[in-house]
Amino acid sequence: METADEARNQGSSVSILEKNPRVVFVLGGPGSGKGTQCTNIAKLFGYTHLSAGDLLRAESESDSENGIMIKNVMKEGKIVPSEVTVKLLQQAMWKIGKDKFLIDGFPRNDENRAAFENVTGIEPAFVLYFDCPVEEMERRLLNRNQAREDDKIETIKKRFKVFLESNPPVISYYSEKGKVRKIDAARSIDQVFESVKTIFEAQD
Ligand SMILES: Nc1ncnc2c1ncn2[C@@H]1O[C@H](COP(=O)(O)OP(=O)(O)OP(=O)(O)O)[C@@H](O)[C@H]1O
Ligand SMILES: Nc1ccn([C@H]2C[C@H](O)[C@@H](COP(=O)(O)O)O2)c(=O)n1
Ligand SMILES: [Mg+2]
Repeated sequence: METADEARNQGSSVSILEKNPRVVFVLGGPGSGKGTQCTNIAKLFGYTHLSAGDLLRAESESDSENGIMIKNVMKEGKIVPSEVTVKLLQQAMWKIGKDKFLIDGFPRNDENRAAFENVTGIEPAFVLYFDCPVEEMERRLLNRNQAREDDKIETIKKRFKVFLESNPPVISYYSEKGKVRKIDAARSIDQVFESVKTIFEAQD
């Protein structure tokens, strides 16, 4: 995986990152409402919404050499190696060429976080963290009806376990930097969005 400096020297496709885009990481457990809220934030505040999970799903359906690996990792509720995910995010940011991104479902663990920083040199402006009890997230996922392979109860349980193990180090890291904006996500979609708006109005 090339670093930002190596990429610059090779005139590589990451040149958009030299513009130092504003990045907000959007975290929270499976079903906490990240995607739902990102759609609203993108509309109201002019951000481009990039979901790491959606990029990985699209890649797994393509002819990519990583397709089968990604499908297997997702089925097991595990986390795809960072180099794959960071490359997809980097490519998407370059192709879209905008300067304000919501990155949904990333970084999932400390390895994701370090790889993104190392490769892009980008620090998030802040981290939005949707805090929601597991029981509520499970109810939402079981009712989601988007035919997602990983919304089966066996995989949901595995995703919760991975989330509970991998998310705390990421939140601790950004908390120490004063960058975490934690939101009670167990409320209605509209109530959660009211809190989200307050945060973006104060930050933008
Ligand atoms: N505050 C809420 N109250 C009730 N239902 C919600 C709320 N937010 C989202 N939902 C519903 O819960 C389901 C999961 O929401 P969403 O897809 O936004 O979660 P997510 O955090 O992106 O999950 P994943 O990590 O699995 O992608 C959807 O069906 C959505 O309509
Ligand atoms: N940084 C990421 C984000 C997602 N994945 C994989 C594993 C997840 O269970 C799946 C779905 O993501 P979601 O749509 O729920 O955000 O995608 C990953 O490996 N690394
Ligand atoms: Mg989502």
